[in-house]
Amino acid sequence: MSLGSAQAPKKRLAVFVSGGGSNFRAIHAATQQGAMAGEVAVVVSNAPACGGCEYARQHGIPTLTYPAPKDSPGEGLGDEELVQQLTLEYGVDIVVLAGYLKLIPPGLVRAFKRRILNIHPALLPAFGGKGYYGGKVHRAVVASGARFSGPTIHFVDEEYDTGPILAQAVVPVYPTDRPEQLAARVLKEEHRLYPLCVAALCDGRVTWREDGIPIMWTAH
Ligand SMILES: Nc1nc2c(c(=O)[nH]1)N[C@@H](CN(C=O)c1ccc(C(=O)N[C@@H](CCC(=O)O)C(=O)O)cc1)CN2
Ligand SMILES: NCC(=O)N[C@@H]1O[C@H](COP(=O)([O-])[O-])[C@@H](O)[C@H]1O
Repeated sequence: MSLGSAQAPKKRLAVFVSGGGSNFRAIHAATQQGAMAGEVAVVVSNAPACGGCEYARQHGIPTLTYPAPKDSPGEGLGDEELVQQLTLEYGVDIVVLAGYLKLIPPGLVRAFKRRILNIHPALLPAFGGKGYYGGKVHRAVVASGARFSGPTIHFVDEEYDTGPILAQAVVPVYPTDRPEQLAARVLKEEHRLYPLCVAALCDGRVTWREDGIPIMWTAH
């Protein structure tokens, strides 16, 4: 291998999940296929029995619980402990929220400035914020009569869904749609777009305008 072909070390990812983890699985698959200069170092969840955590355990990926489930307060990490585990124990470079349903605490947002991504299943700023997650989002979109929807990938700040948008994709909404039909159409686009965004961040192909808008540069 010539010196010129030396590759940079892979970025270490922490993936946050709360449910089935299909976006996590799509990102993990991309790391395994060499389509992303990253590796999943740890999975974090508020629900240790969820499908995403089960997938992590089946693939030998360590899991952490944050925050602690209400019915077992001793089980989970505290805010500061979470930051220490991700930075010192697992050497995490990038945090990826993939269906995670709890608020990321300010200490973690500060520790990973411009290094936390989230995926939302609607075209932010519409249909976002507290109370807008999972099927609730698609029910609101169908009820509104909107003709387009699609995933938004954005950087995470201290509020729900208000961070700078990195990428979006558009799918049609038909007036005859049931929310489940729209959810499936959007999810398919999520699984295509999210790995491309995470790969761009791993590759250093995201730059920032002076007014704080991120730009994703495609790989040649
Ligand atoms: N600091 C941030 N944390 C999180 C963000 C973010 O943008 N900044 N995004 C969310 C993901 N998300 C939408 O993309 C989202 C998730 C959950 C909620 C919500 O209303 N949650 C409920 C609790 C739901 C539950 O426990 O079952 C609530 O807070 O009352 C809104 C948006 C992840 N974290
Ligand atoms: N507001 C956050 C939110 O609603 N996120 C959404 O939860 C689903 C998780 O599915 P997954 O666990 O199969 O990836 C995805 O559709 C994601 O966009």
